[in-house]
Amino acid sequence: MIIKRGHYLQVEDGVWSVQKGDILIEGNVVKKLGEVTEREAAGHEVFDAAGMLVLPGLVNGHQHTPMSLLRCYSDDLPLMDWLNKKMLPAEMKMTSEDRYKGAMLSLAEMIKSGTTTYADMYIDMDTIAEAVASSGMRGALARGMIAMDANYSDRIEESRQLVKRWNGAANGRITTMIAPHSPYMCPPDFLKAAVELAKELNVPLHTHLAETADERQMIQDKYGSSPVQYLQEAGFFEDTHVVLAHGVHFTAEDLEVLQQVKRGGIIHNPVSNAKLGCGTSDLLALRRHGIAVGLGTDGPGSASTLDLFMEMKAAAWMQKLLHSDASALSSHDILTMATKTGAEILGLGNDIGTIEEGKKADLIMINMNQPHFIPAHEPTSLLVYAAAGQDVDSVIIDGEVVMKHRELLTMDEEKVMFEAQQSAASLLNRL
Ligand SMILES: CSC[C@H]1O[C@@H](n2cnc3c(O)ncnc32)[C@H](O)[C@@H]1O
Ligand SMILES: [Zn+2]
Repeated sequence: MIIKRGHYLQVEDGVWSVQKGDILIEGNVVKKLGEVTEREAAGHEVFDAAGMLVLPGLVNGHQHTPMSLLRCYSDDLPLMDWLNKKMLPAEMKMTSEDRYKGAMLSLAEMIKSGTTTYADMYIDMDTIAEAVASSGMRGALARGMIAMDANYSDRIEESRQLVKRWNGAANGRITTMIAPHSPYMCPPDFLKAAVELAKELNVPLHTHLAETADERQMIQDKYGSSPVQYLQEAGFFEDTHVVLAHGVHFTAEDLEVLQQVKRGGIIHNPVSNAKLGCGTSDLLALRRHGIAVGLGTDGPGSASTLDLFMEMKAAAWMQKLLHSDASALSSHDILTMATKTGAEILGLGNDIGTIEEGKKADLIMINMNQPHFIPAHEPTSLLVYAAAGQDVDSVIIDGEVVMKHRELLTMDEEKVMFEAQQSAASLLNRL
């Protein structure tokens, strides 16, 4: 395929700039950028991108796809009540079919708002992997593991099987991770077993960390340490690759520990953290310590939408509010978090996250010919402060067009919505 007559965004040293030129895609790779000769273009399908700005696909570093069935089912509660009294009991009643329908709904919503790669943590991951494979999405999938006692070998085994079956599947679109849920849902031996498994299989660890003040207190009372120290004691930061969701409540000592992380980083979920009353991460402190920060939505049960454009705005606003400083994080920093850094944190930085020759063709096109994008003084500012997911016109993942002019090509959108609605209604009847 050749994308013609458009403009595309590239980043150098953290600064994004608009380039004019064609994008030649061969197979799943960006083969050439700029001037493509008639000869090179011969035989390629032409995608007319006049009026479009092409960006690298967005990376959602933390999600729980089937929870779309629980969107706005129970809001305005603090995290521990929301999780223990509402989400976990409802999730116990979900069937495999429900989880598939919920995952498909999430995948449709993510593609329609410009996400091309995401990280999922849930149970029944074979079912979710099937949904990801058929949707055309790129996914880093993990079996979310909760254990309250020493009886956890089945979850470790399921995680091992997920990695064996799915790592590198769907033409490499699917990768896998090992996901002990959180410090407060994982006793020490279980955490250690998860760390050992991740090392043995050479895949990243993915967990929730330091999301609430309650979590800090619980871990302090139980183990006499902070959540970060607790993970450290289990070997979490010893030559591992870690994807740490949230990171709202860190001490100065925690930041010193996290500074040692060489692979991975924090996934910031500003909307979920605000809505559940958790607080917001101090991203400037994380950056001062050289800790990589990407963006996520968390599940639709808390965030309510899966629109990373919303998260970009929220991330920018919250840092400016937190520090009473309008210069706290620029639109360029925020766009980098949602693309390049997110990809690096998921271990995919060599393949995706920027538009470069030789990288995978994961691209989104924004229709810039709309009133809220005029005048086009600063495209990066427009994307972060003025754009919304609905502005995404077309999406290419792994060289395949999965949405064209807002029509999903890998799934029947009406059917996906109808079936998810049916599943959600039937689930509510069973509660
Ligand atoms: C065992 S699968 C994953 C598990 O995580 C739960 N979950 C969703 N959002 C959050 C959050 O913000 N903090 C902690 N746990 C969360 C979800 O309900 C699943 O059970
Ligand atoms: Zn989560």
